[in-house]
Amino acid sequence: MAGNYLEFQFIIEPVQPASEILIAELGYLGFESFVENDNGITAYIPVEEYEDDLLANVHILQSEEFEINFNVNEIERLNWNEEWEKNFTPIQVDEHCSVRAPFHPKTDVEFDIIIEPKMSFGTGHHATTHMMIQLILKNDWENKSVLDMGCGTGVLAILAAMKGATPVDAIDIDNWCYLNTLENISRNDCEHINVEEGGAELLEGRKYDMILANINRNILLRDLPVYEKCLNEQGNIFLSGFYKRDLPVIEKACKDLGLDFVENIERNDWIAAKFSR
Ligand SMILES: C[S@@+](CC[C@H](N)C(=O)[O-])C[C@H]1O[C@@H](n2cnc3c(N)ncnc32)[C@H](O)[C@@H]1O
Repeated sequence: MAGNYLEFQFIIEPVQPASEILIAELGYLGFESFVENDNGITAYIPVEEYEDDLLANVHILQSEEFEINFNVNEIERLNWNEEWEKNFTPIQVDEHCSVRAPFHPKTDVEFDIIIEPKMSFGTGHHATTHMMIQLILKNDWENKSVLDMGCGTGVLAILAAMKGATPVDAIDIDNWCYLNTLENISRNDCEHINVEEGGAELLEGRKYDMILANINRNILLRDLPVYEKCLNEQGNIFLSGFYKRDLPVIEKACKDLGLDFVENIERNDWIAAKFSR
């Protein structure tokens, strides 16, 4: 059943702050999506990424301060889409950009992005996507070459392209995201974005003015040296997918590679940060 997800329903007592800690720990271990509810959280991980003793590394499950129980089901990706269609509301980021589904009415903003995420990450609902959109809105992309690494739905690449970036490469390691980005670039008339499936191994010899990477702490720390090699002089790199407490380690990794911290945004304890050469 490759391609399916495991859906973990965690019942947590008391719900906060344990939910937040649990989401952070599961995020490090490769869980991809989280839905918070009154009783706890539901968390999703691809079946192929789950190993039997994975939850043994989740410290909060061993904590005596909280009572946490869970049950797990295997689900098909398509069920997620139905859930998403039921629950998805358009997102407005600042006054210039909205992210909506094809079935929502057109919005009257400068950048009206249409996304059908299915199982891919990147609707603008998550703090990290929201902040990356804010950083893109604040910067000049006209005629800049751009890499969107870990493109998910392609939302960041699409916005950069709408703001004049060219050429734009959007890369994701996940086949579903690759296919979903192809669909979304077509929906937004951004077919000139080049979409590829893979990871840092694809980047050998490439050069970009701007790099966007909203992935997670560990992958960023591992792949930053590869991204840095791809950055043109005076280029900028925008990173997210990590918590506020990890900003110092990300900042140090960038500094060691000759990248200076420019600014960061914070939302719900997550960070999006800009670095430049
Ligand atoms: C947090 S999502 C971000 C999606 C989108 N860019 C956004 O901002 O909403 C991270 C994405 O990175 C992809 N990913 C994970 N590891 C990766 C890697 N080593 N190289 C490229 N993409 C990766 C995942 O499949 C996922 O789509």
